[in-house]
Amino acid sequence: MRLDDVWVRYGHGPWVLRGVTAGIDAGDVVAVVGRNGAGKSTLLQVVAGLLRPNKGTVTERPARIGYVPERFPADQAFTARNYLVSLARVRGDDPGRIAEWAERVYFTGLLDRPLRELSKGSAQKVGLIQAMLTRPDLLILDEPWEGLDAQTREQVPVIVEEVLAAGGRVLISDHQGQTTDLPGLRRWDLSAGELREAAGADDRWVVVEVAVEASAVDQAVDTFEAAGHEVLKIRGRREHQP
Ligand SMILES: Nc1ncnc2c1ncn2[C@@H]1O[C@H](COP(=O)(O)OP(=O)(O)OP(=O)(O)O)[C@@H](O)[C@H]1O
Repeated sequence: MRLDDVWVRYGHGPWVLRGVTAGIDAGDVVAVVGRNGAGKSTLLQVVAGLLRPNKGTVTERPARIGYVPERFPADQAFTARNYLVSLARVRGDDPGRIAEWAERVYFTGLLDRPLRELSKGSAQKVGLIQAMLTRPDLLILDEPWEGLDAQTREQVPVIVEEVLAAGGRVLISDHQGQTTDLPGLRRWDLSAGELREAAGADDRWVVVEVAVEASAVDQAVDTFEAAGHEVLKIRGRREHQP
């Protein structure tokens, strides 16, 4: 999906997003990093289709979006189970998967509690369960490292991999830069409403071809490695000629 020159502000307030242009492709995991108030949640809501930009366009939004807000709106009379069952019915999800997901995120014992009695982290789990009942094409996680307990945080990379394996994509907001080691990870830095893509792991490395006299190969390899470079391959020079 693509965002082109997206501008957002609340009422007549200052611009929160200023000309954001970016894309998320199938197989991508994008972490949006920026300080508190940088506009991360606003950007996630635009991507989710919950907030319409004042200017600019959002195109090719995937059909099925799972959105897990940082603060799940838990001030409701339902128990978690009743809420999830009702939501599943309205959306045509399989309510049978609620128990399975509750177990995966260590929520089974809290299913029959009223939503309003849940802590922030437990309420965020209700958000995660509803987002995953039918595997989303785009999973959006707002600050998952903040509210969720350590056990459930360990499930996040597993869930991300499942979404990717099914051809999906994932967008995560993360004010402390804790999102690491996820497959296909890209990072967007959001500052003063402007978005910049940080250089990814692949962009940090280049391959330099060097011809070395055969008699000096061992010495050259030692020299390169001692300088912290990685020697990828050694081959005859003729292989290189057209
Ligand atoms: N509904 C709203 N009405 C008015 N201003 C808002 C609203 N939501 C967010 N803002 C303002 O927009 C700016 C960006 O907020 P946003 O929540 O998108 O940032 P964030 O990077 O997600 O911050 P945090 O890490 O604290 O959640 C802030 O100045 C915030 O006060």
